[in-house]
Amino acid sequence: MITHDIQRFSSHLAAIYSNLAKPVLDVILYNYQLSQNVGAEGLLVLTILVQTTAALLRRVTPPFGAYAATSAQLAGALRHTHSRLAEFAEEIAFMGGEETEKMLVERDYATVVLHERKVLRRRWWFGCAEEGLVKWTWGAFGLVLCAIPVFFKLPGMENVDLGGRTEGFVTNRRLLLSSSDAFGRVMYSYKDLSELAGYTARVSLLLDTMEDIKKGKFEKALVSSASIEENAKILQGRGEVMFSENIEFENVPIVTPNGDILVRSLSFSIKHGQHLLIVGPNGCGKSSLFRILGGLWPVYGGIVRKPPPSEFLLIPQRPYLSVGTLRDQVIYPHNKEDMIARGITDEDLLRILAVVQMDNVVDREGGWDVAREWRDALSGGDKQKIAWARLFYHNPKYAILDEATSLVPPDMEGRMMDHATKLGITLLTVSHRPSLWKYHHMILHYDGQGGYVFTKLDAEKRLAIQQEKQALETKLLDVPKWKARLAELKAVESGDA
Ligand SMILES: Nc1ncnc2c1ncn2[C@@H]1O[C@H](COP(=O)(O)OP(=O)(O)OP(=O)(O)O)[C@@H](O)[C@H]1O
Repeated sequence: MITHDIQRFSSHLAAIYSNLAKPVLDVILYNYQLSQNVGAEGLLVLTILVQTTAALLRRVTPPFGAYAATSAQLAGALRHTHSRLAEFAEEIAFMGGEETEKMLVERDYATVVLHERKVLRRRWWFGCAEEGLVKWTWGAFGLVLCAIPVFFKLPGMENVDLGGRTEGFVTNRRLLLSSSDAFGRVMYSYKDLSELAGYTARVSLLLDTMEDIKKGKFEKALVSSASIEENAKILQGRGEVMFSENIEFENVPIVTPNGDILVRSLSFSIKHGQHLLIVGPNGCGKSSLFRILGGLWPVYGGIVRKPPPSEFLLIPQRPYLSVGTLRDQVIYPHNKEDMIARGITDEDLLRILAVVQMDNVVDREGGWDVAREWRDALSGGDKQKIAWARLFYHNPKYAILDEATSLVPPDMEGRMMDHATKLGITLLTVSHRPSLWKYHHMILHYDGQGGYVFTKLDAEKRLAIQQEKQALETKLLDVPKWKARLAELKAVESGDA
């Protein structure tokens, strides 16, 4: 929207010259010229000349239609890159992919700019030729031809007074037409001016907001819960963030950007090597905890001790796949040079892909250097496996797994979890799958009402409890049937009596 507004503002501003200044000048010049009365003899010669030169001009006209199609295609690709950036902004920010994304956007932008420059250069030369021909050459010819009877006595032109009058009539008529056309354009430009005022207001609001952000003054439209006195107090506060090997939250509120308080005060700590499982109902703030860990959301109170964001890697349910080659997907946000600098080869990458049973994808897709829209080329499960391969490539201290195995089969899930723990990656997992419990030492259980329980996770005990609970729930489903049957039996019994 912002880019669209700026584009419309710029094009309207640029059109001001042709819509306003030029017609005004034309009106003045034509009106002046009208008073001069120049001749228009040799109209036929002029027509032939106009037709011939117009045909010539058409032959040398660059293919502007094809240029426009290419422009639209390139601009569409740039918009697409922007929209995927907006869609996956959180994942990209988490993985520190800003530089890679900037490079991709700049590459698409540079392609658009180069093409537009080429078109504009050709348009400029063509415009000069066209204007020169139409306005000045044809105009000059007209004047020269009109001047002939003034200097030479042409056969059949005895009545100089009549010729002079005809000349005056034709010229006056053309000048009058041009003058009225220019005046009309001045009138139309009023509409453009008011539209420009609207776009100027939008762009100026944007500039003011950016200036406010630079100064750290940022007011956000908060939801109703933010106006409650206690919530407002939390929102005004600021917590501390300290770097540490382990992760520790001390009385930290979890607050959404809208000002909704999901958890009033969260305290827990895990050491590097202690795997944490996070569970709770939808929308209770499980992923929001990761946003605070990744530095995407501010800390409104308490103390957060955590490693720097570079030591985390996030695998969301829908992993982000960038624009680029197959290799780029595995090493994102690194590029090939970074990979070589780390001493990793394509063979190493193949071994990593073999862990997630995706090594066949290299041959299937035509090699490491094949670039595709991987979002469409890979299935949901394959995307998750690629994201896990990315985790094994980067081998960070902490992995944030947000429903990261929801689309892969259980045996693959086990393989991936085993490999991650073998590499010494500490897992922070959000998942509803009981099969993942056994990989974790601690559990953070949100109740969905702003409360939580943080405790050791005894997977076996928890599994046994869950199985007993499920068995009881199944039995309870049969209770109405048993009750109905009992009532039937009682009725039969009383009938017999
Ligand atoms: N960028 C945001 N701006 C405003 N509110 C947000 C934003 N991101 C999340 N929220 C809100 O914060 C709340 C918690 O979101 P979160 O993603 O942490 O839920 P969750 O516990 O992970 O749920 P789920 O299990 O469905 O993924 C939700 O009500 C959501 O609407």
